[in-house]
Amino acid sequence: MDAAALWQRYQDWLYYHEGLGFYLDISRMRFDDAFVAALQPKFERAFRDMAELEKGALANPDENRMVGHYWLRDPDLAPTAELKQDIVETLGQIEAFTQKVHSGAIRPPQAEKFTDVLSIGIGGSALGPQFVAAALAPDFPPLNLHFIDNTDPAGIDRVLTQLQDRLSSTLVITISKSGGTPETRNGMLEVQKAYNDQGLNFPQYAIAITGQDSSLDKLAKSEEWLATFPMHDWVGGRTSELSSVGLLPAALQGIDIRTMLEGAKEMDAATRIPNLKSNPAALLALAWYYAGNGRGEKDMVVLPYKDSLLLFSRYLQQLVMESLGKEKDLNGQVVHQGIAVYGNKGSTDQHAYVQQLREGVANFFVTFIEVLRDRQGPSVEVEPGVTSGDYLSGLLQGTRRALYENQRDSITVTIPQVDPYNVGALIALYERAVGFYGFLVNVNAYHQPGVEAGKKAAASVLDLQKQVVKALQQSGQPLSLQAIAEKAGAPDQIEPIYKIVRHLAANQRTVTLHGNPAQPNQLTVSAL
Ligand SMILES: O=P(O)(O)OC[C@H]1O[C@H](O)[C@H](O)[C@@H](O)[C@@H]1O
Repeated sequence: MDAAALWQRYQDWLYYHEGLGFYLDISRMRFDDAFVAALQPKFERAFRDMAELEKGALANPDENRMVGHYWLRDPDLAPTAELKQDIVETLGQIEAFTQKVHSGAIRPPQAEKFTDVLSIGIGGSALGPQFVAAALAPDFPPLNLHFIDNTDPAGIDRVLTQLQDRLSSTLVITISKSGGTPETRNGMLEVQKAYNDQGLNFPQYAIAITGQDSSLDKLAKSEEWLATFPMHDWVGGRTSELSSVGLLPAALQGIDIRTMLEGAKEMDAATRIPNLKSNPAALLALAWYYAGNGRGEKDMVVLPYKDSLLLFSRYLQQLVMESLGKEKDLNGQVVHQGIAVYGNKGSTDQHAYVQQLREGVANFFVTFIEVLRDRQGPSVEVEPGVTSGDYLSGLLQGTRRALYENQRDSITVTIPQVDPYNVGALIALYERAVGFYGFLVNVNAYHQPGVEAGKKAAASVLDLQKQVVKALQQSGQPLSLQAIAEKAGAPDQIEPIYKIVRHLAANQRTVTLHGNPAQPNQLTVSAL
């Protein structure tokens, strides 16, 4: 295609939303009209399915749940008056609580005000708050936000060491929809111990965001924690950023959450329009479908050209991959669906992996996220007539063009600036695009059965560890791995047992290993 034809294609496919100042350009995806026409019936169905979902259909059939994250930003759409009231009241509670924390009306026993917030959660209970904090927190927020999002002891130590002098003014938010995620529980128990070690009464610093009657909810209530906020059954973890999960941490950092919700509401309205060319989420889903042949054959590389959007790709990784990465479709057929997502930020990536994108294996499509406003205030000139922002903009254009010239497709999402309104809109855009794509490829985008298998396997390793330690203690003498396996009643589990004892030995716990590590089968193990 020559420059004039490309320019025409750009104009033909450009989507612009006036209220949001938002542009979507899918002109550099090489689909043709026949492809669009062939997908039209699937889109008609997807528009209908999406409308049903918003009305409260059980869109998550195997978990028997409604999917209602859209109602959070437009409570009038909630299917019952009760749900609407619940949404409105929760938002009011978040704002009232935040205001009291900021004013010092709610304060720690030994300080005038809370200075820091420590958020403990994982997956959907961490990624949204992390993304939004990086994107929107003011330079000097009223409370500084920290995260524990893993069961890595060294990671936990790092956060607690950094906070040790301010623990007495740190508010701890434990976030878990299920209230039973082990990593989150571990983080909470470790933090609780740190408070106890400093003679601080943990419940006076602790908040829970969790599902009603979950074990976390019960714990928080029985120990009389400072507050609990609900996480509704009809909000999935990966679509929970605009529920209390994301709104409370954001509000505490001084981020304007009402405006975030407004931006999402505006994008929801735009993505509700049952017409492909007038609907940016449908256009995104079309582009994804084209790129990967409706089978995720190409990876989605997300490149925001703005430092504050660095964590967007990590946030999208869960939203897209956990929603779409499914073994079976809704008819029970094995389909192994999904789209892999990765990314970092431009132009930084240009000095890292863009070499491969331009010349190497062509197994991806790029999504450029462009932000029109460079910065607040004027820019210096780094060359006559040229600013740093001009460079950033030029590098984006140049990379887009260079990729296209090498038959690498790209989408460009353009927002006017990074602010609560536009971040809310971006979140809503991708939530809806994932929903559409899920309907197009006929998968349940709202469950995650595959995650459970890994959790069960981890639990069985911990059970085995208990048996191993018991066998060693009872024996009183060094044992071979095989002997341990037999005594532990797990003769076919020698490799997992080897890994368990090696880990215990490395941490000077319970066991010592004797022999040559290069020949694991010859090792003997004794109880310490
Ligand atoms: O919020 P929680 O119940 O603790 O869940 C945290 C995460 O756990 C699992 O891994 C799920 O697959 C995720 O979707 C979820 O976001």
